[in-house]
Amino acid sequence: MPERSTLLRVEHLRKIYESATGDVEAIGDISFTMNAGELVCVVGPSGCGKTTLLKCLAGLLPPTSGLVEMDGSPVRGPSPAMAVVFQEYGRSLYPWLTVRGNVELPLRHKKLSRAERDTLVTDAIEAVGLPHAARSHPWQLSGGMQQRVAIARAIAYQPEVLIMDEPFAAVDAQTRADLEDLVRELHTTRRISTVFVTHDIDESVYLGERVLVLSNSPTRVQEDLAIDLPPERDQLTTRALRRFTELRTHVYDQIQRAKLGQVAPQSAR
Ligand SMILES: Nc1ncnc2c1ncn2[C@@H]1O[C@H](COP(=O)(O)OP(=O)(O)OP(=O)(O)O)[C@@H](O)[C@H]1O
Repeated sequence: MPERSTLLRVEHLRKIYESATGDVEAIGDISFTMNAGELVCVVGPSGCGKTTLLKCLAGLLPPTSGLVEMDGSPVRGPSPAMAVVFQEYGRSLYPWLTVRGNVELPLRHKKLSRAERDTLVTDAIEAVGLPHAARSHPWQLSGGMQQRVAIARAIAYQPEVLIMDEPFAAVDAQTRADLEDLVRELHTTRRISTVFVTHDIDESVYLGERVLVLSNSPTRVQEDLAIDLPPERDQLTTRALRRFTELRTHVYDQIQRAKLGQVAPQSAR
C-alpha cells in the first residue's frame, strides 16, 4: 500500500481572544498532523476550544501564534482547499434556492464549465441519497435531509479537507446514526480527508481512524488515539464489539482526566 502523505500540519497553535472584558486563551499549545485520506475525530471537555481549532484550521480565524499548514503551505485565510459543515444546517442553506441551487452555489467561484458543474452537483446529490429532492427547497426537507444537502455542497466542492463541527448535534438519534453511516461511506468510497468535531464519545470512536482528545484550558492534545476497529463498520456489530467498548471507556476516562487537569495519558491496550 502506498504511504500516506502529510496533508495538514498544526504546530504549536495558540489562540487568545482579546476583548474589553479580558483575554480568553481558547487554545494553549496544539500540535498534530493529519495524513491525506484520514478521518480524525476531535473530542474534549465543553469549552476547551474545539470550534476555535476548526476555525483556525479552515483559515476563518488567525492564530495568535503557531502554524497551520496545508500541503506544505501556511493557511493564512479562508482556504479553497477546505469545506466546512456546521451544526446549524438551517442557517447554512439558502431558503430561496433549491437543493441543486444550494449545492451548486460555491462551485460558481471555481473555473468550471457548465457541464462539469452539473456533473459534480448531480454526483454529490446522489452520494448523499437525495436525487428525489433535488428540486425541493430546504424548508421542505427534514433536519437530517437538510444536513445531507450541506454535506453534498461540501463534497461537490471537492475539498482537500472536509471539516465538520458537531454536524449531527441537532438531529434525532436515528437520523444521526444514518448520517454517521453516510460519513463513513463517503470516507471509505472517496477517501475524503475529514476532521470531525463531536461532543459524543461513542460517535468519535465509531467514525474515527484516530481520536484527538483535547485537554481543558490551556488546551493541548491530551491524547492522539488510533482507533483499531475494522474499517467496515455498522451500527449494530461495531458498537457491540468488545474493542469498541474498551475504546469508548478509554476516551471517556481521558476526558474525565482532562477535566481534572490530569494530562498523562493511559494506554488503551
Ligand atoms: N469570539 C470569542 N470571543 C471571546 N471568547 C471566545 C470567543 N469564541 C469562543 N470563546 C471562548 O473560547 C473558549 C473556547 O471556545 P470554543 O467554542 O472554541 O470551545 P468548544 O470546545 O467548541 O466549546 P463547546 O464544546 O461548548 O462547543 C471558551 O472559553 C469560549 O468562551
